[in-house]
Amino acid sequence: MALPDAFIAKYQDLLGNESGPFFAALKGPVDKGFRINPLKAKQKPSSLSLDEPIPWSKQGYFGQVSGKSIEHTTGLVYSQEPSAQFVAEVVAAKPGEKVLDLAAAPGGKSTQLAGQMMGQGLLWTNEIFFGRAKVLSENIERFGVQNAIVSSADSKDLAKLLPDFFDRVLLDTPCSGEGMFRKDPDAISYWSEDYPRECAERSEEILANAVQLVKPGGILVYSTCTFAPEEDEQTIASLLERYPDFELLAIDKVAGSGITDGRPEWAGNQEELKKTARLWPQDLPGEGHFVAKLQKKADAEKSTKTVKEQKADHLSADEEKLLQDFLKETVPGLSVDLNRLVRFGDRVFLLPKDCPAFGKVKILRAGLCLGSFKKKRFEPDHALALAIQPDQAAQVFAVDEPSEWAAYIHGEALTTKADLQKGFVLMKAGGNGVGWAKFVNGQLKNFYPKGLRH
Ligand SMILES: C[S@@+](CC[C@H](N)C(=O)[O-])C[C@H]1O[C@@H](n2cnc3c(N)ncnc32)[C@H](O)[C@@H]1O
Repeated sequence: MALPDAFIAKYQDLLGNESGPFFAALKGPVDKGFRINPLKAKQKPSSLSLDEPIPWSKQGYFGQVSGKSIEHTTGLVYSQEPSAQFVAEVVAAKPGEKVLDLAAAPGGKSTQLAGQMMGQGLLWTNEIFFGRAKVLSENIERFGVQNAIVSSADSKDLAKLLPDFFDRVLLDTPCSGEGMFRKDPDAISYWSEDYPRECAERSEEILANAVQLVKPGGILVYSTCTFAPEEDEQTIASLLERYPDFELLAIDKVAGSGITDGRPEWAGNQEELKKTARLWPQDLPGEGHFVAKLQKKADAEKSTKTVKEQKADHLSADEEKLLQDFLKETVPGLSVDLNRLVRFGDRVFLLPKDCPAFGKVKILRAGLCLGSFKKKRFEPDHALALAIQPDQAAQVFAVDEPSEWAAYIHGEALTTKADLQKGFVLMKAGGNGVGWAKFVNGQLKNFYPKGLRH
């Protein structure tokens, strides 16, 4: 699709001599990338090359992943374009922290943050549109994340519920998407001369809520995938003016990577704006991005509201016994604090530690889904197969042989002479869990979810 004339004129004017290489890069090929999941037991993919690391992403590599591969299906890799991988590196979440990803679907940055946190602390990941939040929740599951709350809420409701709560907040804002023109030409059809200004106004509204969610001394990262100064430097200049409790922090641009400073000259000449980062396709192998990192002053005034802890649900004595027996027989290596369980219908979730109360916010996933009560038994959830390390399961069966892999992922039962006891078996491929089967009379009955079979 051809670039709009008004877009061409705008960037000729802004970029001057640089506009030639910029427009040439927009006609060039799209750079592909993926990340390795540090939460998985075995981290060496067998069908992907790790020869070309992405300089600005600790777990990132150039290359293309098939959505049907063992690596993708087991959550060992997440397919994500190279520039997008810089954003979570700037957030730099630490194990044990409370981290919020406010506009998170489909989950590229959230899964990267989960990898940084290594299962410790709380990752609250939110998407306003429910349908997109479901995709986010599936990606969190596939990645094997145990400490994430997945919600679908407006940012203003989260700001009311969790004021001054988070150590780090990421707003990867809905933007005009100019940086994705090459990857997703449909984005060009949404564009008009006024679109960046309209998107900037929406981002300012979301930011007004985001600033309330950061605790004093905490970090706010704002990112876009657009070149538009209205949504980038100008939005940050206006944020600094509106919220004097926030100051810009310098971003490490990774010497030699091609990542460059923000452009103060496009937003009132505040030198400070050089601390922000731009990723241009003419400067590096990736799409267009902008990132700003801010800190709320440690002495900023705090909300008087206290955030309550989410109450756990009590199980009946019979249910507790069913669950304990299940854990002992199926996942003896998993330690479960029975005081941190919540129920959503028949499903039982293990909450992250110190999880705040959900209030009226719509929750799709509340930590690790262990499984569900069925009449007189407890059945493991698919999420559990992806989140545990294979050596935590009592019984494991590898489906690496291509015909067995194809049969399992297609939903078929497998026949085996393996020495297995009657009960649930963790199926693994490439060294990582992929789903459950139930062993009965020499047959592995398939528990791979119907909606995921291929
Ligand atoms: C750039 S995308 C997020 C991409 C995601 N961070 C990732 O890495 O996979 C922005 C998201 O913001 C959501 N969004 C749209 N309007 C919003 C609003 N008013 N408040 C919060 N999020 C919104 C979009 O649905 C979209 O999923």
